[in-house]
Amino acid sequence: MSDTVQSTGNVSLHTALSGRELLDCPVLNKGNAFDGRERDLFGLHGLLPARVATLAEQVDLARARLAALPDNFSRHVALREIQDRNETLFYAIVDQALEAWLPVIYTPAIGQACIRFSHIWTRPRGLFLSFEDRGRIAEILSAPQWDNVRVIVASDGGSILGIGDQGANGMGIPIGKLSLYTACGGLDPACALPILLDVGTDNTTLLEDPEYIGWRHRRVRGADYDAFIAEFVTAVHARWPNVALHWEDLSGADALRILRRYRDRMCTYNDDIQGTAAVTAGALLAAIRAGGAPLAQQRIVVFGAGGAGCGIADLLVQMMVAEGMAADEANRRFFMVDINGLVREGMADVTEGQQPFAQPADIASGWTVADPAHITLAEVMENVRPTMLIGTSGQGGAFTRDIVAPMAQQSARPVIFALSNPTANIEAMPGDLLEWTEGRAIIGTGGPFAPVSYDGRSRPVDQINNSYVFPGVGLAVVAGGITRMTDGMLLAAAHALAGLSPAADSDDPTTIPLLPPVSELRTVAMAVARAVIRQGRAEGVAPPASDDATEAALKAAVWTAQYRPYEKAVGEVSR
Ligand SMILES: O=C([O-])CC(=O)C(=O)O
Ligand SMILES: [Mg+2]
Repeated sequence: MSDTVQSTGNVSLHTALSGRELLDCPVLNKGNAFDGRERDLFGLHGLLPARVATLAEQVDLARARLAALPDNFSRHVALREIQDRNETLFYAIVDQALEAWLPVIYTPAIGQACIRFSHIWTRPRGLFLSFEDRGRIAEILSAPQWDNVRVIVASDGGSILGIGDQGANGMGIPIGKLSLYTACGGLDPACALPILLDVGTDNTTLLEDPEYIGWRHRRVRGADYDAFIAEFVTAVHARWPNVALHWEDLSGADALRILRRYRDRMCTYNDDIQGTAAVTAGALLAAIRAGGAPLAQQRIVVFGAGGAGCGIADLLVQMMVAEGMAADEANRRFFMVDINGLVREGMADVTEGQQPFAQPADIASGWTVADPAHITLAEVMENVRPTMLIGTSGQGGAFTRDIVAPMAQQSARPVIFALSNPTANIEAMPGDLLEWTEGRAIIGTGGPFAPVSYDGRSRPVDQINNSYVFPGVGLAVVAGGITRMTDGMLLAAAHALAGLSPAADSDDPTTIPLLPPVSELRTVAMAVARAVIRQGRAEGVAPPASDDATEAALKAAVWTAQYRPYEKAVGEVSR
């Protein structure tokens, strides 16, 4: 399918496939929308019913069927089946109502889809690379059908959303994230490759499930794990030197180690660490414009000091430093709370990512605490009185009234971002957070929530989700030739996002969202891509180009869900 890459716009598309093979190729299949000319050309007569349908008719029919299903999990399964059959139709459906379909193809329905993935899996999509494939990863990647890959999302299923180790069932996430690269960032689906690195699982429910699709083995760790990852990364880089390799939902320590090891060698990026950080930074900038404390006055408690929590703190520190604060002073503004309580110097088990934010050992000498060896979130909240509270813990209900209420006594507009997904894992429900802060908190969540009513007024709940960042990053890689993802580029993405905030110019920011609506994610991806490419050029990690040329490249890179006319491929083709 080397020719599908040139498929954007209305130009015809050349393919060597015909008959059943063409119908079985989801990026090319049009179902009963192949017209008479194409049915002649590709030997489709007899395989399809007589009437030629339009894409619009197919969309209407599919939407009616989806509407009749009982819940979003069933709709997720049905939509994935459509995607595996006909990608153009899948994206045409999603395009019609992005805001309505995102919670179905992605968070939160995707959480259930991962838990039940072994039971809903029907057709191959992407690659499962198991630990037992070591020694032949390069050979597997060499298949001609992967010639055009530009963006890979890879996971080892180690820490899926807030629901932990899902082993090979975690494949739902690379598939879902890549669907968003296309739905929000216009990535040609022929260039997307989801990969599940199956290194086993420690999830006993899965190990005992006779239907489990993965490698039935305890999770491989340590040097063997690192060697497997090294073989994979080396093979990816050799096969596609310009690919974007996006890591997703690895467990915290693996995530940071892998990112640090490879980020200066190729264009690789960890969405939980860097995507979450960039969207949080963008939303914080917007919250400051909406009445939150200025950056220089922020004191920030992060509950859940894994990859995402530390990534957020890292990027916010860089933002503070860029605004003139000394790095040490900026680090001290963060209070990281984890299973061992407040992270302090000298504690055992302080991770590499937490190290810069460890508070002095004697920070609590003047506080009243029950156990000086384990300072709880409640004690930190009571004594620090932060301006901002961020939840990346995966612990549903961890933010109680007692934890949150002291913030409102200190700040006019406390900022609370409860980012854990899916819904059952959120640290507090948005309505409760508003209630406990007398309606003054600026609230964000990781997944979608309907507006909540407080004091007779409807208040939007912002979704501070990575989907505001990574689709634009992918677009930047494809259109701008980015070769590395630097922190400067992530900060540029955050500023671009804040620049689109509806709260910026509002007289009453309490009822205005911080971020643009999900329905505008395509515009957001464009703005993020533009900013990332511009910053990449300034840092020498994207080739020089005029702004006009970049704009033209961005427009040309965007794939849209429409049927192109097909012609028979002549000459050398890969399939
Ligand atoms: O996928 C999402 O909605 C956000 C995310 O990366 C995670 O929770 O791991
Ligand atoms: Mg994730």
